[in-house]
Amino acid sequence: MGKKKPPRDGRSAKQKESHYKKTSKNLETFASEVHDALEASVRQDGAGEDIKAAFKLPCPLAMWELGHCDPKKCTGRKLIRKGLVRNLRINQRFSGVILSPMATTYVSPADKQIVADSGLAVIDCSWAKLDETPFAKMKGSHLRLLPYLIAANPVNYGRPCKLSCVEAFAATFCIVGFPDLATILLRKFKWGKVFIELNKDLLDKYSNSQNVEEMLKIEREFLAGAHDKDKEEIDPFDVESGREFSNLNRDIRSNRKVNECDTDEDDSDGGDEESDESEGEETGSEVENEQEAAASKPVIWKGVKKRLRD
Ligand SMILES: C[S@@+](CC[C@H](N)C(=O)[O-])C[C@H]1O[C@@H](n2cnc3c(N)ncnc32)[C@H](O)[C@@H]1O
Repeated sequence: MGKKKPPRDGRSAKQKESHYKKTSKNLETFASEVHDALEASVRQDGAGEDIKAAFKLPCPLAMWELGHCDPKKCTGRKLIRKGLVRNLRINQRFSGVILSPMATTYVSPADKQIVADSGLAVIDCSWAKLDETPFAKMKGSHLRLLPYLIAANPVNYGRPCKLSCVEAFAATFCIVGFPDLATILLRKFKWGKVFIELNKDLLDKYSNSQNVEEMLKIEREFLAGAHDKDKEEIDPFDVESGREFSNLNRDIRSNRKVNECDTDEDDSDGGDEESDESEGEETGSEVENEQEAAASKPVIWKGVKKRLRD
């Protein structure tokens, strides 16, 4: 056996590896970048079309787009149009957290540093076409599943686990402790705040959990509680029951007709009922029916402006 040759550049494999390892971001600095991004996003929405300044999110958001869905209804495509998410090629690797229905590990607060350093990606496919989706070609080392949460998007409203791309991004940001990034994304959708309202308790508990085992416990307890509630007899005519038999996703002040895609069972998965042309409603451009606009204005976001001022 001959003598082991010294490495040509004098550095061992380990040294080379550590050289290529990205240094971790400081989470405090990252948190202040998140805050700045939220401020910039609110400013951007308030600005006129002509002076819309682009702003950068502090970590990359990406998406593999399979072309299964109607681009006008798809939430992921809308985020791409808004410049918040970039497209990945099939076979392209992503080094951050990848949200995948095929993953077996839950996303948890322990993923915070990976998200801050390398970002977050989703796979924009149809829930009806998971069998045709080449998951193996969407490569990365941090594949994650989301714990039990309820969808608020118009098509899958009320269904557990089948979240849209924007809901999946937002849920992850809440769980790892960057809720302002969730706000930046959800503000782009009229129903965005309903996702947080529906899942507030669970998101709070998941984000405070110490590990995946604790998350599973939270999930089990929640489901057991929901099961017990189901067993209670419900009398919809009992006006004193304190229950509200209304869909949270419908604004009770608005008597506008339910948009087709709200009830559609096609694959659109509820991007949003607006098209690009009507996206101005959230950005302050003219709307035909002021009453309708007032009724559908997201209220939570006013709170965001106040919080930023304070
Ligand atoms: C199946 S696509 C449907 C997208 C839809 N067309 C839309 O408008 O956003 C949603 C993607 O979000 C992520 N996602 C949603 N729910 C998830 C969950 N429970 N666990 C992991 N990832 C999830 C995955 O990347 C999934 O492929």
